[in-house]
Amino acid sequence: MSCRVESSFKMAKMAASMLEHGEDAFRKLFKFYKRRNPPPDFSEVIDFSKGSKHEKVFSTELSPAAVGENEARKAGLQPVREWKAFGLKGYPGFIFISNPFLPGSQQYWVKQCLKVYLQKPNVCNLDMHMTAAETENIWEKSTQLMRSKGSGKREPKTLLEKLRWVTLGYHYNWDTKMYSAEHHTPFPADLHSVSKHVAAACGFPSFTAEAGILNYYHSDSSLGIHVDESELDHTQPLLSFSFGQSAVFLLGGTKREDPATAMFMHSGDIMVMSGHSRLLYHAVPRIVPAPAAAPLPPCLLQGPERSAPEDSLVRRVKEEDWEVCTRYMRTSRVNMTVRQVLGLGQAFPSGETRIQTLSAFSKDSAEGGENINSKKRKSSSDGYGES
Ligand SMILES: O=C(O)CCC(=O)C(=O)O
Ligand SMILES: [Fe+2]
Repeated sequence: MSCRVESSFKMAKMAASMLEHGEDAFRKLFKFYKRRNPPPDFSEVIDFSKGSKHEKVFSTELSPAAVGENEARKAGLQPVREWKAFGLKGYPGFIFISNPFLPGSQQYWVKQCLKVYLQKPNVCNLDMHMTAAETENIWEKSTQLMRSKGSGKREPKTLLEKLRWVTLGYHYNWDTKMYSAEHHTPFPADLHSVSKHVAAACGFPSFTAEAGILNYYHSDSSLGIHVDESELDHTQPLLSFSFGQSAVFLLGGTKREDPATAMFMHSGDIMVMSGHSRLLYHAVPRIVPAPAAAPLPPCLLQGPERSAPEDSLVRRVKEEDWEVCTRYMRTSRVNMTVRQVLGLGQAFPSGETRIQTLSAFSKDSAEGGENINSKKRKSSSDGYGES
């Protein structure tokens, strides 16, 4: 029996045992990949960095003419004609772009996530139980402590290490699961620009980045099964950018219990959920840290080939800042999801409609019933369901 057949056999056995135990396919797969002891077999996880070898994966054409080469370069992206984009059979509207970043530009986005986007007026998990003065200058306070710290595990965690999420633009309310006109601050121009280019290349030229959720994962973090449906316009895609350690991402169906497909997200990868795939359940059961001997992927260590032109949005990261970023990223993954909230000319509904929308969402959360499913609620203070 070949390895491949053997693992299909294992999967079939796993599927049969799921039915026996009355647990749905997605939750079972989530637990399978989250398991620590013994660690799971990752051989069934699709790896887009290996191209379209997997039976479910096919190469897909994007629209190179939608983004000028110069515009792409300014946002730290290769020309669109160079991007390696894939689709997944059975998931129309799902597009996976395998690291389209120019050498050195991933470093810029990592630095923005760790040093810039967490600053006010943006909102982060630490704001939920700390004063405004305490959450000011998170980067400066953390780097000071990191420099004076030894390697002892007992030392207090820096604020940066306690950071779990940041919201941008229309700030997602984890309790009501809604956005509102009142809770809005300007969306970062650089992230707006890179998002606009990615969406345009994927056939969504009118996409406007209005809300962002940044998730900060450590080796034992996971993100529960959920669907992102709070945005009012679902005709626009959801974009997801990953940096640092790799993750196993599970893409399910329109119902929480539908079976899911597992795939790796590596540093620099971008995922676009549009059309039918915009409202599919998904989760991140596991971060897969690189071996200790080479903790950071080469594409993240790579500096820029030449210094950025004057008009570039993506600037070279100062050495002293990058030193802190590498320390953090050795065991972490940062993910940025970017969403359009309102359709063209659309406004937030009146109070009455809002209550109706809210009750539709509460039904969804009531079905969950387990910790890992309450991502949005748990995140209001502590982040994800970590083991
Ligand atoms: O970290 C990821 O890859 C997924 C993040 C996500 O699904 C979310 O923020 O809604
Ligand atoms: Fe999501």
